[in-house]
Amino acid sequence: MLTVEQVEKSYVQGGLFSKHRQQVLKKVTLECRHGECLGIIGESGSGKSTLGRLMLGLESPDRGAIRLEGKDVKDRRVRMGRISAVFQNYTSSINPFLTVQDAIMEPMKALQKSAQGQQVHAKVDMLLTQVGLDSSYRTKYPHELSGGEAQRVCIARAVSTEPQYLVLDEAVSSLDVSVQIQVLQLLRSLKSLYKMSYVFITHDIQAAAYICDRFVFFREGQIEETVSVDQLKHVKSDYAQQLLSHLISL
Ligand SMILES: Nc1ncnc2c1ncn2[C@@H]1O[C@H](COP(=O)(O)OP(=O)(O)OP(=O)(O)O)[C@@H](O)[C@H]1O
Repeated sequence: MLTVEQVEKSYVQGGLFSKHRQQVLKKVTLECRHGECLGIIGESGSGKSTLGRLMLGLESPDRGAIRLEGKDVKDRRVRMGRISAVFQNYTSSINPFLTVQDAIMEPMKALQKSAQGQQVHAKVDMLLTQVGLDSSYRTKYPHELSGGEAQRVCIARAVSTEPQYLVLDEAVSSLDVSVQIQVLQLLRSLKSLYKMSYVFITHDIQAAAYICDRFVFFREGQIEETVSVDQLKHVKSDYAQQLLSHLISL
């Protein structure tokens, strides 16, 4: 289980010498259970991506802790290969000078689990097939890929180490609607194939409703309401109802 315990985070606002701090996360407590897709839903600026970065250990909380199976993700050894991420900006997520093969193998190299020659080809081919691309993509560069293809490469790279948890931060938001659905379907099938758990961060309630089992409605750095997918129509807070009204009117 991935647990967020009483997490607080603030940033300095107004320049280097300013004493003003903006409180972005306020005593956030939640858990992402084994095998579930937990949606973190909220409007822009509510602190969703900050929470995602803390879960990935990219930044540390001011107070509180984030633990994977009871161990703090601050420790690189706890998170390496176990928590992975897919971000919105698929083009900037891949080094433009790396081929698709090298980009996919990057996390494996970081884990010093790099394979050799034919093994690399076989592993990359398998991952490409899993994300719906053929082996001709191995030698392509990022600028030769469409947005949907680039995001599939990012997903292949993210699952290459067979992580337990995948943090998806607006992972389909920049894609065309038809491609969004394909990528969401792909994410669903990979989740069961690799028995992963997802933290699905988005402002897009429609995409979340497609893939998530549980929803955390996030507002101004706090949890407003948590609800399971079968109870989605019965949310109580005005905020969650407001976000959901868009979905129901579709
Ligand atoms: N590194 C940082 N330094 C200073 N302020 C930051 C930093 N990261 C985030 N913030 C501030 O924290 C607040 C929350 O930002 P965050 O990106 O987490 O929100 P969000 O809900 O993910 O929004 P969006 O959906 O627009 O990405 C914003 O006001 C933002 O300006």
